[in-house]
Amino acid sequence: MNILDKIITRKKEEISLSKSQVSLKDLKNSAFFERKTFSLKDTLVQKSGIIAEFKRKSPSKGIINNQSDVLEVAKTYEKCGASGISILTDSDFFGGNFDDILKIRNEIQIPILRKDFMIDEYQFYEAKSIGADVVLLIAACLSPVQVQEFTELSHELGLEVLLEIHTEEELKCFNKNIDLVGINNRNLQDFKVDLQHSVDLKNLLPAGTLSIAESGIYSVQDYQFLKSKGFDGFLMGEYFMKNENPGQKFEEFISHLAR
Ligand SMILES: O=P(O)(O)OC[C@@H](O)[C@@H](O)c1c[nH]c2ccccc12
Repeated sequence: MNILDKIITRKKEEISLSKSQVSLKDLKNSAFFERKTFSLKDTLVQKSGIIAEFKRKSPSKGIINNQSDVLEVAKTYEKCGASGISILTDSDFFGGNFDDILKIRNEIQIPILRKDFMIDEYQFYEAKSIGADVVLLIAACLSPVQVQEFTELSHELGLEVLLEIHTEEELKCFNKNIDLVGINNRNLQDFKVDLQHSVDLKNLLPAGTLSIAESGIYSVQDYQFLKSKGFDGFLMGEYFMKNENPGQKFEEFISHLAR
């Protein structure tokens, strides 16, 4: 079984457990459910364009950072100009949890992307209830109809949608209601990173689509290359997280761009 199938199999078990413990009604009664969300479409153009990620581990890299404090890192990301913060909420494979979002929600004023494997309507209510603003839809694990339906539900809940694609084939999941398209530079099957592949794919998107280059951006040069090719946003995790102080690494990175 490939890694994505493994993750999805586990995710299905997790979701049915969550459903048995927390009802939809409970989710709707949560403190954050009625809050007005922040728009990543707005902050992407107003700020640096970088969506900085908090990620403890991953299937491709193993442990990345086990000691940093999510609140400290999130505050520094915000202070230094991040357009948004991506928080992995998958625990088994990425070491994340809902508390990471709950802890920072009231402390920062930029959008939070709930980064997880979204395959069931329930998870969108969950995302809203913990204070997320944006959800990730991964085309590799969804049908075009699911993407359409999940996008509608997200919008009803006031969440924006980032659709992640990696192949030309997955473009069939795109629809005009999608808020942002992320092109993953990393192949989720073999973890290879190829920036040019993403540039080629970006050129197939309808003009005016907000595009985000995701993963494997490891230097100012990588960033500048992708920016010069017209990407509007940049999702970066490991480059910051593999340091003892991810916030400081982000601050340094931003200061290099300003020069
Ligand atoms: O740590 P990196 O290489 O900078 O990548 C960040 C982000 O793009 C990556 O975590 C990611 C992109 N798409 C995903 C889907 C699921 C889990 C994780 C991801």
